[in-house]
Amino acid sequence: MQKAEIGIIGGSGLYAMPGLTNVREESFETPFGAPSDAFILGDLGGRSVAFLARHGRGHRILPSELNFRANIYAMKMLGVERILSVSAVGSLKEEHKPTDFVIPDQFIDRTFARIGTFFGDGIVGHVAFGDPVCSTVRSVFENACAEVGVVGKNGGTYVCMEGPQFSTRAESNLYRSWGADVIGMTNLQEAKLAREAEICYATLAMVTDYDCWREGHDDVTVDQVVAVLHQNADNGTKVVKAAIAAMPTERKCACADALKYAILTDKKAIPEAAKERLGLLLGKYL
Ligand SMILES: CSC[C@H]1O[C@H](OP(=O)(O)O)[C@H](O)[C@@H]1O
Ligand SMILES: Nc1ncnc2[nH]cnc12
Repeated sequence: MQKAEIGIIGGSGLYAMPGLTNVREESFETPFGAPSDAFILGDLGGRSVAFLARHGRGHRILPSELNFRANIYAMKMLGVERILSVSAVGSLKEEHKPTDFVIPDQFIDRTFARIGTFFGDGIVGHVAFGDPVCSTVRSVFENACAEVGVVGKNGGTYVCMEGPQFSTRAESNLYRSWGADVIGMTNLQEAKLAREAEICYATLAMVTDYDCWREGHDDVTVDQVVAVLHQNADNGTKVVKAAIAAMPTERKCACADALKYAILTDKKAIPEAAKERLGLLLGKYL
């Protein structure tokens, strides 16, 4: 299998990564099933990268239908150490305007129909998640936004909702009362699974709308989101490229050892099937 150092997950509006050289396509299965699409491997800014269209090329997969485990495990199989996620989000604060970028550092979970762990079926593990986003990758994104000349705010809380319908006004106002910054449908399970896979993860959240809370403004529609995304695709791509070129080669963050104290199950009690399924994650600890 081909290897890649940095993974990119492209969300709504980002189904390819322009500028890749030495491009190859890889399709493969994981112990958790098939990823959203083939991976597009190549070189960018002098680094080897693997691009995955989160919803598949042609946008065919609902947020609730995403096989998050397969997507993140596949990144691990490719040797990816850092994932740069790009996502469309609604703004929950006046100050986050459509076309701004936010780099969230916290999540609130409003999902209820998803699998968000590699553990289970005979093996129990609990990773720390107080700081769910890699601070190194966040800073790299922040600096890349400055370099490209776009607003990129480092920090903020991302509400992850189930969807696919957008929020009711009561929900949107509730999240605002909690002080949350942006809302989307995809990032939390990716962050959880990346942490369990000891992969650094951060999101460049592209604000596309004001959801439905803002008086005197139309409620969010897909048309609106897509129109802003088209405007933003260029900037998003430039930021990702700048971030990749500036990414430190060595990892000094805690993400790389997230499983060190996480596994509770007695080694002797872990079923062979679990060892096989999670070999790539657990190998160094068993
Ligand atoms: C197209 S609006 C709703 C859709 O957009 C976001 O997707 P992604 O995070 O993959 O960019 C949001 O999470 C919803 O899935
Ligand atoms: N308002 C919104 N709610 C949920 N996901 C979104 N993605 C883009 N805008 C969104």
